[in-house]
Amino acid sequence: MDIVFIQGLAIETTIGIHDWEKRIRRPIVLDLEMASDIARAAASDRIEDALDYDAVTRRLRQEVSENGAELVETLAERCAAILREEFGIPWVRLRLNKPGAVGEGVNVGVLIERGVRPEGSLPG
Ligand SMILES: Nc1nc2c(c(=O)[nH]1)N=C([C@H](O)[C@@H](O)CO)CN2
Repeated sequence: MDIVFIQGLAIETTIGIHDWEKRIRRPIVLDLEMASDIARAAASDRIEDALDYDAVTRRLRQEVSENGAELVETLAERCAAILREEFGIPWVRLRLNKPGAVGEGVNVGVLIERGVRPEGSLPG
């Protein structure tokens, strides 16, 4: 299987455990690797046969901007579940970064994998 990726998807939301964090909006940044058989889309050259990264981006922007959380873990799990349940993606690696949360220029967050890597997946 192959990978469709989305890197650096910044979405404003309400994220944090402290009261002051619940009163502001700030960006989280998503990096996604999604298992997809790109051969079919390449053969047909039709978006209907592809994992449409525009559609994925629109859906995650809607979810994250409308529904915040206290923990980055909560948002990450929600996004991974949407990818698997609504887009039928068998395997996803998702990094959710909350930039600046512990200091200027420092990245913190979670990196999760969900689902089963299909046969013949890329290494790593
Ligand atoms: N594992 C986590 N640790 C922390 C989180 C989190 O979401 N997951 N959040 C915070 C605070 O909201 C911090 O980002 C701001 O002070 C601390 N630890």
